[in-house]
Amino acid sequence: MMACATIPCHVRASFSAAVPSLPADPTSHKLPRQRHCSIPSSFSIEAHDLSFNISRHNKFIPILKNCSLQVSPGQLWMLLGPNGCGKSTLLKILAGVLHPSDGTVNVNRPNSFVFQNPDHQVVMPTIEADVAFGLGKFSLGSVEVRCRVAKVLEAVGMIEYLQSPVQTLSGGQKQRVAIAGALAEACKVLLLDELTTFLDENDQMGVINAVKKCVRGPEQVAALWVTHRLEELKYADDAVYMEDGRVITQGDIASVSRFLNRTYKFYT
Ligand SMILES: Nc1ncnc2c1ncn2[C@@H]1O[C@H](COP(=O)(O)OP(=O)(O)OP(=O)(O)O)[C@@H](O)[C@H]1O
Repeated sequence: MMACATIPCHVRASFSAAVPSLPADPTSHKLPRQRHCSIPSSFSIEAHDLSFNISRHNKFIPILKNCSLQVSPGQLWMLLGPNGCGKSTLLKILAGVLHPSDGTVNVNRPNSFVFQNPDHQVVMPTIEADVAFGLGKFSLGSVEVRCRVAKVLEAVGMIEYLQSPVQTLSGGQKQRVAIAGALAEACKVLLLDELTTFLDENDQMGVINAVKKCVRGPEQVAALWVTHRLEELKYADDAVYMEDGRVITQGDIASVSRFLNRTYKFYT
């Protein structure tokens, strides 16, 4: 693996977990123009002019400023930027966990959010039980559940661990189980927050390959992956780079890499 260049820099979900909502902007006297819209789109992930504001000590603080992006089905995008620039906030808005102050969001459902720390999302005693857990809300027979669990564990290269206790897995293996849980629910969009930060090279590649397989597969899953590891850029189709709540540049990997190398020589 290349040296880990870092930009100075987190449930499996059908995201029902308690992520604290930021307080609404008290200085705003108008309702948000639109939050999640349901207009059919050829994009799996679409955001236009998203803004997100909070108030701290009665002070208005813009966190996201007019952010736009569009990710097609079957594409993997990386989302980069320095610590605190708003990547996770953007991801949470796309997941529907936070509501934008302004702008429009259209993200195909079901979508799933996978956190940085797999211990927060892989919670059942065995791999099989964990992946089956999310299927409890559907009226599926036991054969169908077993079938789906096996299929998605195969897809993420974890089928041989079906009966393994969760505590015997590495961090990257747990991440792959979390992704399998999302896939079992037939998710169309994966929102991935710094999946590989704490992983060694082997686990990192396992997770990258699992995500690539999802987006390249017949289901045409779209993935938006927050990362600080520039060497992961090469596995993506496109990338977005943010700073201070704004999208600074976006496009194919070659052009975003050129931009980063030119503008931020210390990343290379
Ligand atoms: N619950 C919250 N309450 C108040 N401010 C918050 C909250 N969550 C995030 N922020 C602020 O919003 C800004 C963007 O945070 P965010 O976590 O989206 O950045 P990030 O780019 O994901 O950072 P990192 O790379 O460090 O994870 C930061 O200034 C942060 O302090």
